[in-house]
Amino acid sequence: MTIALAIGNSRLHWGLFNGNTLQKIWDTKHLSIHAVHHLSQDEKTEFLVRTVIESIEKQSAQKLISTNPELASLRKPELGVLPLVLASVVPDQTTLWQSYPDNRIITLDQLPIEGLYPTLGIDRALTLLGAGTQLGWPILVIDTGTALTFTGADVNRRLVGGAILPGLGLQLWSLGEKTAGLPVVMLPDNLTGRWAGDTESAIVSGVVRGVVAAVNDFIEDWLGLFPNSHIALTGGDRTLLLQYLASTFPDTAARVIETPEAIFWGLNQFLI
Ligand SMILES: Nc1ncnc2c1ncn2[C@@H]1O[C@H](COP(=O)(O)OP(=O)(O)O)[C@@H](O)[C@H]1O
Ligand SMILES: CC(C)(COP(=O)(O)O)[C@@H](O)C(=O)NCCC(=O)O
Ligand SMILES: [K+]
Repeated sequence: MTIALAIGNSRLHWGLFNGNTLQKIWDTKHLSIHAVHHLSQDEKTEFLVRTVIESIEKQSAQKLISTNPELASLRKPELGVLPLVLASVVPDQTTLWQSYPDNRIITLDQLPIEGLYPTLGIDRALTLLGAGTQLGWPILVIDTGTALTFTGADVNRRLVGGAILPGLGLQLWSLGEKTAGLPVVMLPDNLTGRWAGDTESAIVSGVVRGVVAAVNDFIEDWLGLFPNSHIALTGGDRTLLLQYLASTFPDTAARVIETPEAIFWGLNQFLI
């Protein structure tokens, strides 16, 4: 078995593989760099190994462990640790995980995609590879994480390009944080009216309709270039975004496939 860890700017994304079969995915909070910086190398290693085991055990532990005897024996140190495949866009978290004993860190140069530029996020490249491998090429990936990204590749697995804007959560948070008069509002399940009559609804209308219009515009343009392309949607806000898109641009939404596992489909090619 192998544990895969994708570190985004908001959260840790975990995937547990048995052979090449992805058994489960889940998310947890970042580890506090502050809480571990005083630890010795050995203590750090032990802390990370324990973090992995506890993270797995919290995920419907009984079922996972009873169907995977290998996991039940993980706590016995002589049996070694679960190999970890890591992809991170957060350098201090990457540094911390280097203390994990059996780790493999995935970098852009290892990916079989043409035309990658050196500062491209490894998460964007891996979701592109994963979605393209699973759904077919050409492919457009939309990732609704901390940032909202568009990343597209053609039938030759060559990066065409993409775009980056603040994600829904970040837009709402920054409005609340950087103004005196605006609260931080939560995303509603359903999109409210465009011409809002109160502050909270006005923020939701502006942010959500702005993002939805941008997403629709990028998809329309992409389909003009690659009419038969698949369109994959991933990231923490994917389900809400797809609901909003469906209520405003139903034809566009019908083209979109929710792929929460996309980054792990990409990491599947790098298991230890
Ligand atoms: N339990 C949760 N904790 C934090 N964010 C969440 C949670 N559930 C959904 N989200 C949404 O996920 C978004 C972050 O997406 P995510 O894919 O986790 O980001 P990243 O890959 O950048 O770490 C936030 O904007 C937030 O709205
Ligand atoms: C764009 C990102 C911040 C997205 O990160 P995320 O929202 O998934 O945490 C990350 O992919 C990144 O740091 N990219 C480097 C710049 C680029 O991709 O061009
Ligand atoms: K992400």
